Amino acid sequence: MAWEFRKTGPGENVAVEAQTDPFAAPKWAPPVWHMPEFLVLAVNVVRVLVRVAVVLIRNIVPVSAASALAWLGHRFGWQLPAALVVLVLLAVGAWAVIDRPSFVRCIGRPVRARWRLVRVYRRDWQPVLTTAGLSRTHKRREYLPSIVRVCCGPTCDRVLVRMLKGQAPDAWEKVAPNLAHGFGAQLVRVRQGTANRWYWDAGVLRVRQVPKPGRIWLEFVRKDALAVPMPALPLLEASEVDLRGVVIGRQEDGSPWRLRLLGTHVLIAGATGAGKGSIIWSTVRALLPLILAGLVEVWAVDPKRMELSFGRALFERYGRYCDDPTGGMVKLLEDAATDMNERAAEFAGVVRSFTPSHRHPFRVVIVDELAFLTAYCPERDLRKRAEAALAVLTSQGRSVGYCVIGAQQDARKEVNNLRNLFPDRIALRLDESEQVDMVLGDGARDRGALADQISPVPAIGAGVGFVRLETSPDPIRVRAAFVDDHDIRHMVTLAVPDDSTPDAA
Ligand SMILES: Nc1ncnc2c1ncn2[C@@H]1O[C@H](COP(=O)(O)OP(=O)(O)OP(=O)(O)O)[C@@H](O)[C@H]1O
Repeated sequence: MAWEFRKTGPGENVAVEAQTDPFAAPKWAPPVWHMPEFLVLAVNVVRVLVRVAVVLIRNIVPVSAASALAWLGHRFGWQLPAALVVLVLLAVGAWAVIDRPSFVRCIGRPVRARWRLVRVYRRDWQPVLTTAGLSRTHKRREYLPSIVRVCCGPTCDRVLVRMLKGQAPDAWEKVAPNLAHGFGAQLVRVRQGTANRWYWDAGVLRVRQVPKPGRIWLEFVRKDALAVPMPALPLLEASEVDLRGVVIGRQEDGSPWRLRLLGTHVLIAGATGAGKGSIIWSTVRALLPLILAGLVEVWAVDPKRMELSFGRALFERYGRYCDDPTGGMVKLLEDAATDMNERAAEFAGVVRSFTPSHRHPFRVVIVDELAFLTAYCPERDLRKRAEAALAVLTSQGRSVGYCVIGAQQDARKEVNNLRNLFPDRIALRLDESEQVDMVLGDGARDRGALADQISPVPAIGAGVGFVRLETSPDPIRVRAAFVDDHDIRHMVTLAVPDDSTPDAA
């Protein structure tokens, strides 16, 4: 066997002397050093030993268990380790039956993560990344980003990746579809990478995730966690409702979707049939206990006379309702703005953070179709007045207990130039991809907010959308609970038992 060591860099070649033809052009080839065989052998032995040690350390638990069983079998015969294995399996089975959530958390998910690391991600890593253009070759050597960790959730895998030096997350965002196809996922989202930071808190060792440059999380969505509609959420006690986050649906990871109302305004954008109504009604439902307690009022502006008219009796009893296109709706907004100014004058220098009370209830102004008031209304004067009132409410109302929830079908600027006055925005199904960034802010679509790809089939996609939370630039996929006509009637009957309108029957 010939052992040789070649230098292969450009400029390191040498002329090959052995030429039979004296007139032939000189031939160039890499210089070759012949190495002693024992040295090559020693290097390879050390390499193998290091690899074996790494594998043993990485799999320390199964390796230790297998070694202990082997030693017991050798010392006392095979019956003892066999009995131990059966006992452990029985104990694990009992754990799985008795406390499934903790079993899934401690055993199921880590085992599944390990399995998917080996069978899916490590196996296909090199070919998929090379095809997607995420590896680099330098001096004939291929450099690949490496997998740090894999975590499995119920519907998606998260893979923590150490990028190549000089790579940035947007290089991965651009090839997200390639990665999804390559690893058999429905879609891939790229998130800021994190690292664990351990710290002492009152004598307890805690861990928190801190952003880590050079790393990214790849979220491989295996199946749509929000594909099944969610029924209306149960009504809570008034003391359980938190205006800093009322629960109106669920997030993709299965946790509750909390919509902040206190100290903000919310814009809901979605094409027709996208499910704006379910967000509005889930919010009203979540607020109902506080509405009945007199601590929250809903003022409803209903240009379409469809969605909110179901709850007319409720709004009229505990707040206000208007669907008058000839000026009534604008008057309602102006009244809200006037009251808000009076509150601001009363609170000035006295109240710093708003707490709802019977005298000053938290007021939620819901406008079902903003564009009707700001763009489509035929009377210019009314449009201007509506815009002015909305601008006052959204720019100054947050700190004095006002929250405007506006819904609109069209996200374009010409239709609603007050968009930026709504700090919290929800993008439901949108007709065009450009509208996603208009609603959620620049780069939201690249970061995975594919609102234009939400299914138009109501059972699958209605009420599904993307939100951006204050704490992170990454959009979160959510679905609102579906409050159907029956639920609305039930809410109205609860709130207005003596109501005799046909809807309340
Ligand atoms: N969260 C949801 N889960 C399941 N289905 C829903 C949900 N929200 C709405 N739907 C279904 O989608 C249909 C359309 O919803 P909705 O009327 O709320 O849409 P919209 O965005 O308000 O439309 P438009 O702008 O035309 O009024 C509803 O009739 C209902 O069947």
